[in-house]
Amino acid sequence: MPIVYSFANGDALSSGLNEFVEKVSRDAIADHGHLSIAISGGSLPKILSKDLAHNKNVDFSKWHIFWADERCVSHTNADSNYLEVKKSLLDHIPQIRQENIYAIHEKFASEKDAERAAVDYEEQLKKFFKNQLPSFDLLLLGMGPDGHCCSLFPGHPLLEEKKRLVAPIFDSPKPPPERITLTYPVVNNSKLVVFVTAGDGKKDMVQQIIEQPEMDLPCQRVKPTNGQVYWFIDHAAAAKLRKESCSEYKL
Ligand SMILES: O=C1O[C@H](COP(=O)(O)O)[C@@H](O)[C@H](O)[C@H]1O
Repeated sequence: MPIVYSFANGDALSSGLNEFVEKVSRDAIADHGHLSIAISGGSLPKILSKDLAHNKNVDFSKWHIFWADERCVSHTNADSNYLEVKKSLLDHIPQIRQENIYAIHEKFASEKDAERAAVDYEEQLKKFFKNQLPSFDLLLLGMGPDGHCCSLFPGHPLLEEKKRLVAPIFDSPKPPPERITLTYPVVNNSKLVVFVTAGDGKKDMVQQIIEQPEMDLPCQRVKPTNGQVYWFIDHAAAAKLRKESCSEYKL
């Protein structure tokens, strides 16, 4: 069962998330010397970075940063998930090592070659995880208004992908159409998955995902084999949830 934390507003949400990420990072570094983290695009990077970008208690030099999904555009294009994370987080944290930032291959992305971009990204994952099934310490996901996460959209055949670690998508219903995405075998091998979403526009979908599990929406398929799912949301996004669906926030 996911654990849902609802915060009074966007500032409180960013602050709670910052505290949580700091703890996960400390625990992972104490356990195996680094934090492997994959981050979504969309609204998440701004919520995440508000406090985290200035957090002096995190040893960012030990972070290895991947993307949960990426759009096939150049790194300077406003649609780039890499660019969003760079602007909001990476540019403010010099301790993050350049070689620990695992972005989509820019040439394949610029050429909209989603197939080659996906193959290349899978290679990056295999290299880092030493040919084992990737197991991120922390996977931070957004939730689209249609219930998608990563670039895994409702009803899309990619929801059934079992072999590839990273898959191309050529017909994303949300532009741009060419993208790459982590697949469920990787998503569900994560140690911790945290969904982060905010705002009134998300409240109906949040209610369906948390309280109507039979809907089989992409976010509902996130069930890590050996990990926990958390939802960090604001009161606006939680407005349609029953009180019992939310837990009191504690570290
Ligand atoms: O296209 C995408 O959308 C989702 C959700 O974005 P949001 O702006 O509604 O939070 C995002 O998680 C994903 O990474 C992105 O490629």
